[in-house]
Amino acid sequence: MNQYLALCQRIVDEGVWVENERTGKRCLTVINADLEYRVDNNEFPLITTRKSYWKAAIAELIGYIRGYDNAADFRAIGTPTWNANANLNEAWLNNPYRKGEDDMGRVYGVQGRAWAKPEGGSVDQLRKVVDNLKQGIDDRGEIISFYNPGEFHMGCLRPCMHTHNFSLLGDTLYLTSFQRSCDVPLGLNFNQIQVFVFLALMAQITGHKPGIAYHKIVNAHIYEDQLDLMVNEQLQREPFPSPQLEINPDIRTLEDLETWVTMDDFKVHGYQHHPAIQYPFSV
Ligand SMILES: Nc1nc(=O)c2c([nH]1)NC[C@@H]1CN(c3ccc(C(=O)N[C@@H](CCC(=O)O)C(=O)O)cc3)CN21
Ligand SMILES: O=c1ccn([C@H]2C[C@H](O)[C@@H](COP(=O)(O)O)O2)c(=O)[nH]1
Repeated sequence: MNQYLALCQRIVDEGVWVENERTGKRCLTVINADLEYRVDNNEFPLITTRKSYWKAAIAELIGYIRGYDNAADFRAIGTPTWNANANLNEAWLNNPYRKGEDDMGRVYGVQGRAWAKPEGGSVDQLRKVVDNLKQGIDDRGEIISFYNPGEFHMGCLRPCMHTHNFSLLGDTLYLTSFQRSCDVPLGLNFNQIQVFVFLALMAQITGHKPGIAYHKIVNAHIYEDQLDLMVNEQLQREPFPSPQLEINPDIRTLEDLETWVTMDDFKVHGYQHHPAIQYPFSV
């Protein structure tokens, strides 16, 4: 929690105003942030200085794991977070590749589970990583990348957290995740949870101990209409200790994640938090 607050404070103190064309808003911006999550100690990185809707963040991750490309599927497992990008962005609404209401196009999980091969067919990046890790193999390329510039024109948004690189040291699994662009008040609250849970789940289904998750962010920003709430509300509050995450131990395989897992399979213990803050969202 302290590293999150330190990043917020750093943006406020040292950030530079950058005009963003896509949203038409200015962002207070810093470059480069390195965050670490102790999955081994089960220090769940939930924001405590406001209420965090952590189930929605996990639901988003499960949607990526399943390769969802539709905001309705995300809603069905418990998160409304893709509604706006699928249905309210003018450029995407006018895009000929959009297949109708709620379609997100070839984003995130589609690339992770079905990266199109030039000769036809597709690559299931996640399956390959799971299969290798299960056999104790780390070929130094246990990478899942959602970043496919050849298909950006076929999706509603370029992936922000774009690459997840797993590593094995003995029987301990590590994750290094890369993010090109980060909406610190809204997105990072979710992305921290997702990096933590991705490592915890992958360790559980491949039979390893979870180690540390490293989260590397390039452009970290606060939108102009979020700044007042950040400075005068959230940064005025004292954080509480980290809660713990409990994952249903019956989740044993990738197929389990693809089929029966719901948000009821995740529980958080000891979550003390300050009241909710509703930050504006930029489409
Ligand atoms: N501008 C922007 N920021 C983002 O963080 C973001 C995007 N766009 N587009 C794609 C996804 C969607 N994500 C989102 C979208 C909405 C919330 C959000 O509104 N969160 C609220 C509550 C959500 C709920 O009720 O479940 C929050 O207070 O955290 C968070 C992340 C993260 N990403
Ligand atoms: O997981 C996510 C997804 C998106 N974001 C934020 C970062 C930016 O504010 C926008 C995306 O805009 P771009 O113009 O494509 O950079 O969404 C996030 O923080 N986390």
